[in-house]
Amino acid sequence: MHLGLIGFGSIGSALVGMLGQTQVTQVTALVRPASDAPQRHSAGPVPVAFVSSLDELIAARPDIVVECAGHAAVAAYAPPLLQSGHDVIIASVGALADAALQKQVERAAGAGKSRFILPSGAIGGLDLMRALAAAGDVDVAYRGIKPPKAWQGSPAEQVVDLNALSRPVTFFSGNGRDAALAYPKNANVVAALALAGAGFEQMRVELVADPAAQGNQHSYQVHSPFCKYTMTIEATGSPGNARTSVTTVLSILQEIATYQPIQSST
Ligand SMILES: NC(=O)C1=CN([C@@H]2O[C@H](COP(=O)(O)OP(=O)(O)OC[C@H]3O[C@@H](n4cnc5c(N)ncnc54)[C@H](OP(=O)(O)O)[C@@H]3O)[C@@H](O)[C@H]2O)C=CC1
Ligand SMILES: O=C([O-])CC(=O)C(=O)O
Repeated sequence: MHLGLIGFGSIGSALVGMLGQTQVTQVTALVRPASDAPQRHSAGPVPVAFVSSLDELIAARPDIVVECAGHAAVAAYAPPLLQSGHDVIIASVGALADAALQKQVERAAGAGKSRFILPSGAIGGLDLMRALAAAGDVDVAYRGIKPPKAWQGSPAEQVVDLNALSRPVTFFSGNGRDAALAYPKNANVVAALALAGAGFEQMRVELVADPAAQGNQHSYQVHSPFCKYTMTIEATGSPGNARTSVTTVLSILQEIATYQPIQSST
């Protein structure tokens, strides 16, 4: 299998290092023209070719493409890839909190007879969430706790002094859509929950910076007429990027390992 990759940061580079466990034999990675990714990359289980434009990525004829480059990359690349018939695994699920982009992605997949696949990423329990939401009336409250450095460069900096925290501080309380859009590098899990049935507007979200946090904690409570459950995930941050849990890479790896192309009906 030939894997296309968009982005070669903490997720992309870690993923490539683990592809020996999958059927992938070749990778073409789309990086920005000035990226140092080709220099950073050292030979791993599968060969990686670096390209710097979408046309080059498409010309390489990947069997499936994984986006792991951020919300802007989803907007730029997912619609044309889907429209031209490529299945795309979208790591930056929170990009779909932009309702117009969500529609555009859905339409492109329809027109291209392709699929966009949303990995569970750093969260879990989405199967039960989906089942309960389909039955109606779910209420979901999510809380994300990360160390201060994971929130650097985010709007949290306008609310708290991340370098001077001596106790946990909840710097955001709001709905899922606002969280996913304002914290594009931290709240993709919120979007995954919302799209699994919690609902962007309906779900309640709290984001916390905790100086004692060793890794990233995602916890949520679900109330439905049929079931109540609480899930707490305590994950290790990525070596090069504290805000991204290693579980995200493992989740995308599973999507790749179990990927089946759609069989043509002709
Ligand atoms: N679903 C989930 O649970 C999770 C989802 N994510 C999503 O995955 C994304 C990537 O995470 P992570 O790897 O940790 O982030 P990093 O910042 O480590 O890496 C992102 C990489 O993408 C590259 N990039 C950005 N824009 C483009 C573009 N237009 N074309 C090509 N490359 C581009 C960056 O390149 P450069 O160095 O040139 O800027 C960078 O190397 C996050 O932004 C987030 O949206 C992350 C964690 C969990
Ligand atoms: O990796 C994580 O812990 C979650 C994350 O950053 C996100 O949802 O964007």
